[in-house]
Amino acid sequence: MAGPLAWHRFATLADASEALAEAVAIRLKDLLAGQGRALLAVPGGTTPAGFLAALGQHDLPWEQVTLLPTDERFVAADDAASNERMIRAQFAPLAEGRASFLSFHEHGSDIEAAAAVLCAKLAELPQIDLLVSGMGADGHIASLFPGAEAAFNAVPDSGIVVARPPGLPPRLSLSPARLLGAGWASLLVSGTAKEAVLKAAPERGQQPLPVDLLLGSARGLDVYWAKE
Ligand SMILES: O=C1O[C@H](COP(=O)(O)O)[C@@H](O)[C@H](O)[C@H]1O
Repeated sequence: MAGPLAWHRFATLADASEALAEAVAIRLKDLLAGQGRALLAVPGGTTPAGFLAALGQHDLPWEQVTLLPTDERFVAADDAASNERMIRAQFAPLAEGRASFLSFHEHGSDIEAAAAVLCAKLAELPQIDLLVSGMGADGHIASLFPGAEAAFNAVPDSGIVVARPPGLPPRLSLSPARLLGAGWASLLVSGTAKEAVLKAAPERGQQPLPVDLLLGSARGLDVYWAKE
């Protein structure tokens, strides 16, 4: 059964980003007080830049926090398309070397081999504590794209999915099981088109989109939505 779905609605992406950064910082503070470390997954793409910048301004013992991307494009680390490149540019504690980062880059030039290396690294880590996901207008989350369900629902789950979206560089994505295993999950999106994708979930029936995994998560979901 799906857990509680909470909508937090804002006029601007800047407002939504500030509010989400505050919510994540509060949760990080509690986690660090209780377990001394925390694992935070953050999205790539264009939407999270303000959120990452705002989160980095919070006064926290960042050396106890490890970040990882929800997904990565299989490109060079300094490529303009790299999610890690964007995250490092926006999130000050990383640029300053205060927080740790699990990179999806530099695991060789063969994507399947790189996925195997990452799976092994993930297997050594605890479950993700906090997940901030993004979503594309087509309903993809991380790099789990509509139509590729056979690849990302593989059994047994290895934690990493290799995605080959048509016309785009291949990607490495956290698997549905990894994403849904997070202790707390949130989704940061803006615009009425993405809002419509979310609102239409109950009508999708037998043809769900990847984002429906989050919407139906037993642990619930906090949606941070901005009108523009
Ligand atoms: O390709 C990706 O797309 C989604 C959404 O990106 P946005 O630019 O529309 O915000 C993102 O969440 C994912 O991490 C990224 O690799």
